[in-house]
Amino acid sequence: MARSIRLPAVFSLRAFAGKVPGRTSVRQPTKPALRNFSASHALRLLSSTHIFHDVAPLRSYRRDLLLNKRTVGLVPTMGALHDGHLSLVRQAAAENTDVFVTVYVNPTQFGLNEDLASYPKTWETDLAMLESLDKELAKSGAGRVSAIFAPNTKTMYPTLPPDSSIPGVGSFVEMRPLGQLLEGASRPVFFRGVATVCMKLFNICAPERVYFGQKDIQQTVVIKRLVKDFHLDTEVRIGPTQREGDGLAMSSRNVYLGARRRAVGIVLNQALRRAESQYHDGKRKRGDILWPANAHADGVLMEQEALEPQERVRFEVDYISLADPDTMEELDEVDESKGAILSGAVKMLPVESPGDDEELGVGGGQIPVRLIDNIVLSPMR
Ligand SMILES: Nc1ncnc2c1ncn2[C@@H]1O[C@H](COP(=O)(O)OP(=O)(O)OP(=O)(O)O)[C@@H](O)[C@H]1O
Ligand SMILES: CC(C)(CO)[C@@H](O)C(=O)[O-]
Ligand code: BAL
Repeated sequence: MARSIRLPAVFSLRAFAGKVPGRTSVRQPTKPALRNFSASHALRLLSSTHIFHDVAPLRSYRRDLLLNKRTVGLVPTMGALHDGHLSLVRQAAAENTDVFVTVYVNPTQFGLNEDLASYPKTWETDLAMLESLDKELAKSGAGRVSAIFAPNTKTMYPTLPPDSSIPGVGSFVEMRPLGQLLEGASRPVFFRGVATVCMKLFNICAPERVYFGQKDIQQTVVIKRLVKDFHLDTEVRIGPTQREGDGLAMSSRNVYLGARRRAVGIVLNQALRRAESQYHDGKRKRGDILWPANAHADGVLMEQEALEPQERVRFEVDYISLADPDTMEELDEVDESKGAILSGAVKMLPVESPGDDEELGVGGGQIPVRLIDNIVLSPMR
């Protein structure tokens, strides 16, 4: 769609800071702001947010930001936004003049038997959430949600169609063995897909900083490795995991859980917290740290198995891990000067014998849900 775009009022009115942290050098942009900007393919949604579907207009827009000494913080997402995503946007807005949010469900990170087809898509709600957050940011004087990039798959994979098979025909970025451990052991193409799509997004958006959530901790390690090993000129920033009141990590996939599985899904966080307590109590050996976590998960599993099918929740523990923070390799003992990462994954199996009035979530309780969580054991000295 070709549209002519007025320069957003924000560029002539809003003060901006070129540096973080502290936003000490706040000044008004010189005029004419963004004089080279000719984003004929950008749809301007809000007072200051542009939606892009194509690479060239986004690049042109980004180049003008650079010429005007503005900074870009990139928040890659797969949409179905929740407060976890919004917290990353807020962090990016506190540290940059312009936040780019990408919304793209990347097919190459889903294995052939995974939930690509049913992955939640809530585009209209996502836009409304970003618009509302942008209004809040406007009042606070922070950076703004400047661009939303929502490409299609032909744009992201211009030569060959995306291939999720393990041999994988196409152009990929991979980290071995890092991408094959833990999440990568259960989802063999996952980190290849993530690293590849992030390389593309970083090249397109050329952000000063990129923002990822601690919830997907192995993904943050993969992204840091990507930036280091390919000499990408961007800084990786990690935002804390946002949680529901009972501690369940927010996740786009939680909408599938329904009430019964939601109540039991907290088992993983409870297990990890038991292991964390052991570390804080001075335990350093793998067995001493992990046994209460495994015992808790086993206990909940037995309790559930003892219930009737119309009440019980079936789940499988994929792993509970104590790993090195840089490599994600399993540790026999924690080096206090480095700390460690406690992480885990459970698969919530489809609900059995659903009741007529039961709240089953999206998909009627029949979609298996993979829940992940982690706790960083910080260095002690
Ligand atoms: N609870 C959370 N707290 C902080 N960041 C989060 C949280 N959930 C997701 N993120 C981050 O948001 C970014 C986009 O994630 P994504 O769109 O896959 O959402 P998600 O909730 O992780 O979805 P999924 O259910 O697929 O795991 C990632 O950097 C991810 O780590
Ligand atoms: C980083 C990401 C957007 C890549 O598709 C995805 O893995 C996610 O949302 O965490
Ligand atoms: N948040 C990670 C994206 C995925 O699970 O595919």
